[in-house]
Amino acid sequence: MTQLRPFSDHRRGLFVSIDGPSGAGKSTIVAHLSQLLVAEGEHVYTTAEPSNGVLGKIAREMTETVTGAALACLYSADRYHHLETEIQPHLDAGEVVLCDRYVPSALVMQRFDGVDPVFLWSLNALADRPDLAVVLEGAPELIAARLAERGAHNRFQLTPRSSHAEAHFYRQACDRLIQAGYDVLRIDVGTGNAHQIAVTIKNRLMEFFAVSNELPPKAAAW
Ligand SMILES: Nc1ncnc2c1ncn2[C@@H]1O[C@H](COP(=O)(O)OP(=O)(O)O)[C@@H](O)[C@H]1O
Ligand SMILES: Cc1cn([C@H]2C[C@H](O)[C@@H](COP(=O)(O)OP(=O)(O)O)O2)c(=O)[nH]c1=O
Repeated sequence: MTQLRPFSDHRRGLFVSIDGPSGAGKSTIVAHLSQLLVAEGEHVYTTAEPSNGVLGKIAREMTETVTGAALACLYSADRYHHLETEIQPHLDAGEVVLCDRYVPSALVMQRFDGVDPVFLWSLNALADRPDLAVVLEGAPELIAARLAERGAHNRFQLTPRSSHAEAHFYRQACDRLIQAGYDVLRIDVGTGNAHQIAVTIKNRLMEFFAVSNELPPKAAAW
């Protein structure tokens, strides 16, 4: 997998983020992935951003009225607090943390308000890099149809051709994340159902567990 691994110490668990356009299937896939990992004997903690904490609630509530850089600050404030109070403690306990939306969403969604991507990156640059950042992709027409069927959750998702804009912003965000050392796994959601996509992600993660469970080389005899 990647050479850069902030949580490479096996005792610290594994941090996996899942992002992608609204309606791509993030929440559905996270639920399947969690079940698959639990069946493998892993301890899994699922969470999402905006978080359920006080700052996450404010960011969600304010999305209809606060815009631009101010809203970007609210989401990133929630992210840093979420890391400190929820994500890091679960990683320290050795669990697999699955986070539905993380930094990639910030690099995409706040661009609907025209926020400069360089500013967005600096706001989020201190957030822990996940061990694996999954980014779901797919034909915007397919994702728009799913979103329409499910229903929009906020003004971003009501923007005309929002799925097309998200696809474009995600491509740029992925380039930035890879440049910053993120291990990005891009998956086309048109290639299978939610279960099959979760299996693809699980297989990638099992490679990590296989490597990290290898015994260290024997210490040289003195
Ligand atoms: N791989 C898939 N194939 C077909 N439909 C899917 C798939 N993944 C999710 N869905 C459906 O698409 C809709 C949006 O899924 P959801 O998980 O809410 O997306 P997100 O969390 O990315 O906004 C739901 O109705 C869900 O049942
Ligand atoms: C994490 C994050 C989310 N958001 C937005 C994107 C979503 O529209 C909203 C979360 O809504 P939610 O209903 O949880 O997402 P989804 O539509 O994917 O099921 O928060 C941001 O604008 N910036 C961020 O940094």
